[in-house]
Amino acid sequence: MPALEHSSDAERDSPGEGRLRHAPAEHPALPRAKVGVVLVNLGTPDATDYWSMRRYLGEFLSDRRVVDYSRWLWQPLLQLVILTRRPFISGKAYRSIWNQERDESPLLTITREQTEKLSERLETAYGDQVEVDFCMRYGNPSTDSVLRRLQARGCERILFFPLYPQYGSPTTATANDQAFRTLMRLKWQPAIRTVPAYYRHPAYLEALTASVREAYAAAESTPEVLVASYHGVPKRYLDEGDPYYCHCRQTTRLLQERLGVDDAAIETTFQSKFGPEEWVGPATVERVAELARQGRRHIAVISPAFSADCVETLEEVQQEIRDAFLAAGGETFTYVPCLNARDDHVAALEAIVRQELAGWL
Ligand SMILES: C=CC1=C(C)c2cc3[nH]c(cc4nc(cc5[nH]c(cc1n2)c(C)c5CCC(=O)O)C(CCC(=O)O)=C4C)c(C)c3C=C
Ligand SMILES: [Fe+2]
Ligand SMILES: [Fe+2]
Repeated sequence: MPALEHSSDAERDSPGEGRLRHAPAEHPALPRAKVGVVLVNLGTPDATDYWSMRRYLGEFLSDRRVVDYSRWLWQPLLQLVILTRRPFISGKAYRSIWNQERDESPLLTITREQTEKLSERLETAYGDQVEVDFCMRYGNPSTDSVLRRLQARGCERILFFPLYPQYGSPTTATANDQAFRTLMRLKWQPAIRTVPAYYRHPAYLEALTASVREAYAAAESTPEVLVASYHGVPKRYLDEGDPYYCHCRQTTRLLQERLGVDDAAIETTFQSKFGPEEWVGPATVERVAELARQGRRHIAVISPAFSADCVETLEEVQQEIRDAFLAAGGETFTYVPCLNARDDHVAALEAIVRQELAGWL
């Protein structure tokens, strides 16, 4: 009988009320229920050739959380125009930053490293009660495959952790949507919790602040301005209730407070504009050139919306945006790397996970 074979945690583990008194002797031994923790990032192409790029960008840009135009208008434009050209342009950008050793994108390499380090820490705290894994919203490893694998390993509860410090509908919301799409297809769903935005978590802010201090200490010339460059979104998303822009502004303010610098020494900008619509601004590429024209010779750029270095930081910030600053008369451009697998970052992720697991372990 399915009801007996699929015995619940309470029935297996606790004596007394929850136990099935009439369970047959041959009742199969089930593994002890565990808690799964899944780190989630945006995704990445499997390779940089035209078709791999087209498949990846097609999945990404067909997501209505990312581009929310009517399907009837957007799909012909996407399939017939954008996806004939963009895979070449983006493929070139990805090739310039590709991890040749592992033949994968840096975002994938770094996310795996974050997962391994977090897993070690959680194993120390909880032993084998917790399984840690990672997945991507687009491309591989897919959200569906990872959630199913964790469930097969006995995770009846899953903490789903989108690695975006600031909530954004094109990032956090679509990652969560994808997890729930898997749950919609399961007869026996695991219980699931999603981790909220963590841009104001003290441990995240401490790691961010330490990363700036370290980069400044190592810089050739002390930066006069720190440009906090976030991935942009269409301005309309903000008008329609997405708090992303406000979370970004607050992140800069909280970072400024911790660094103890005045308003002239730190700014918020937005990068990676896509399409003709108005996006939130100012645009990083324009602002850094303006700073150079205004006589700032030494600047630093940090990208607090990215938990791992990726094409948007390694190519766009460190190549395009740096070139724009230098071409306009700037002299030294200090890039503050993403928090990646730094110990203080993984410690912050652990602190957030422990907080969100309350009552589960
Ligand atoms: C088309 C609109 C886009 C919106 C809106 C958007 C929001 C958004 N994205 C991130 C984080 C990342 N984006 C990355 C790549 C990337 N983003 C877009 C488009 C939008 N993003 C494209 C087309 C691409 C692919 C690269 C390119 O062709 O330019 C990545 C990097 C992935 C990697 O593998 O390296 C990240 C991370 C945030 C935080 C955000 C706003 C909430
Ligand atoms: Fe993006
Ligand atoms: Fe970009």
